[in-house]
Amino acid sequence: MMRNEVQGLFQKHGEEELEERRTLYRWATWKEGLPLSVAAASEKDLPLDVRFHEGKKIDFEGTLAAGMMDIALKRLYTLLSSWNSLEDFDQIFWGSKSALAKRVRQSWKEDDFFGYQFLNGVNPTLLRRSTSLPTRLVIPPELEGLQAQLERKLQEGCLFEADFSLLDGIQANVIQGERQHLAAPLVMLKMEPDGKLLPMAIQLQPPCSGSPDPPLFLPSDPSLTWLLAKAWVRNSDFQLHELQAHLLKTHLVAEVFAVATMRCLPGMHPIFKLLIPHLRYTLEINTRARTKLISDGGIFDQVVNTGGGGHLDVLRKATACLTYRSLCPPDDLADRGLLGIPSALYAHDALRLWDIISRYVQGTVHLYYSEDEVVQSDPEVQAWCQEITEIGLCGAQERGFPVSFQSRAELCHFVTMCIFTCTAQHSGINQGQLDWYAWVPNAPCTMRKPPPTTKDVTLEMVMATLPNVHQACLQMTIAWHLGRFQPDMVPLGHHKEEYFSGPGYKAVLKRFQEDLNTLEREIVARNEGLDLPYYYLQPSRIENSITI
Ligand SMILES: CC/C=C\C/C=C\C/C=C\C/C=C\C/C=C\CCCC(=O)O
Ligand SMILES: [Fe+2]
Repeated sequence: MMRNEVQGLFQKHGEEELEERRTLYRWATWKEGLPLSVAAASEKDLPLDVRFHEGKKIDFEGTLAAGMMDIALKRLYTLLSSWNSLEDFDQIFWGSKSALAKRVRQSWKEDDFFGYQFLNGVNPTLLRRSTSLPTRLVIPPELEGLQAQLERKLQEGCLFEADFSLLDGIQANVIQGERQHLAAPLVMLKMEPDGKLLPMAIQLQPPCSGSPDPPLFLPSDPSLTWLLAKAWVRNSDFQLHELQAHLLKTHLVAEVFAVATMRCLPGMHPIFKLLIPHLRYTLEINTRARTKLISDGGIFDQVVNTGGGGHLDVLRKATACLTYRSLCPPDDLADRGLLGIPSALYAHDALRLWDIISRYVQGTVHLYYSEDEVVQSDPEVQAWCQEITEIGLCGAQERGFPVSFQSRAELCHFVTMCIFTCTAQHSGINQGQLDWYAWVPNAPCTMRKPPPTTKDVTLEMVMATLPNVHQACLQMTIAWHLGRFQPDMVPLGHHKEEYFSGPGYKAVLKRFQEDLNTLEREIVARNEGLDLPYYYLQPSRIENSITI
């Protein structure tokens, strides 16, 4: 056959393949205002190609069943004893847990430990360096000293903030007839010369016209008052971590990449071959999340204070402000003022991984696209881009996502973002659940009393606010289920399937694996010298796709 006859055959094959895939992988609106998802009422509706393999399914369902047994035992055990001091959480703090989780139990009350979590904990995505004093921060006249201190830190460039305003106005859950409560805190922090981040003040609610100004809680307050204020912040962080940073910004956007890839790119397309290993199991885990976790009567409704519909409103608000820049660490960290901070370990490792992935993507893309013009005239990759931004992400071009690629560089940047999100970012956000969520007072899944409005706080109030035994047990079980090491995990860049032929790609992949090994050694060596190791972005621990 002549060369263009062969090409014609390939093209026809590709078109038929896509026609079939478009019937197998259809878009659905699960809830208005969220990114679109794959059409499937349960995992059983998914094409076999993307289902969990038997081993993964047995492990997933088996550990959940084992977790439920633990909960039953813990509840039985605590029936016989009291539940009125913080140490009583020890009664359920048994079973599988990590060394760092034990350290959290020891150190959770310390201010530097509280501050550390904004840089290198389970949710390193919220902290920003302040560029002015936040407008919502109302400082009462008697705290002039604090005002001056904040202004001095601001001038020195070492004032930081964590603002949970997204939670303002969200309806709290009602669990078994009992109303739960939510706050929308603002935390102001300062960075010490040794890199420690210390809280200076906490405002639990934004000011509201017609009401007295909300109090500012301070490290100098009575210790239980300050502890309760910090617990409220940790509860708010739990919400934004799980809903915005975890579900939306990794799981749900990865699903959009997966569905668009199946619908727009034929199997012989180089971008299909490059991405497909990073999309394994994502459709099934997300379908399970929609039927068991954020569903009517799911885990959020059962034990989380945003459950009962508020969690969907948080997801909606977060979707409405999701930007392309926020998914790309070089931009995101620059926007948040977090570049060049030696104690910002997530930031450091995320940038290294971005570079490594970016080099791998560029190496591969340049094998198939000899110049920008080839990208511009590839209708499949252009349709893929448009499908992600306009359809899957529901018109995200307003928030900086591209609707077409004009150059190889634009294509590489976007594909790097896809792979980074499905691998490094998810690992950074997911694994910490095991360490930081097992000691429940460090990150309470719900709050059963309203936030304090005065500084009179008793131990009874603290215990009546924190999760009850059942809620705490379920949090521990789910955190372990989702955060533990996955037995069938494939590390980043180590999939066995070979999609590409030819020596060009082999060399690029080898270089990728070498770069990852180098980073692995750097992180291991760094961690040896640290009081608290940061290992969520250690390449050997990063999964090749979102599978949990
Ligand atoms: C302590 C953790 C509590 C809630 C976790 C919150 C958000 C996790 C976000 C994404 C996890 C994605 C998928 C998990 C899917 C199913 C888990 C539900 C377990 C079950 O089948 O009963
Ligand atoms: Fe996850």
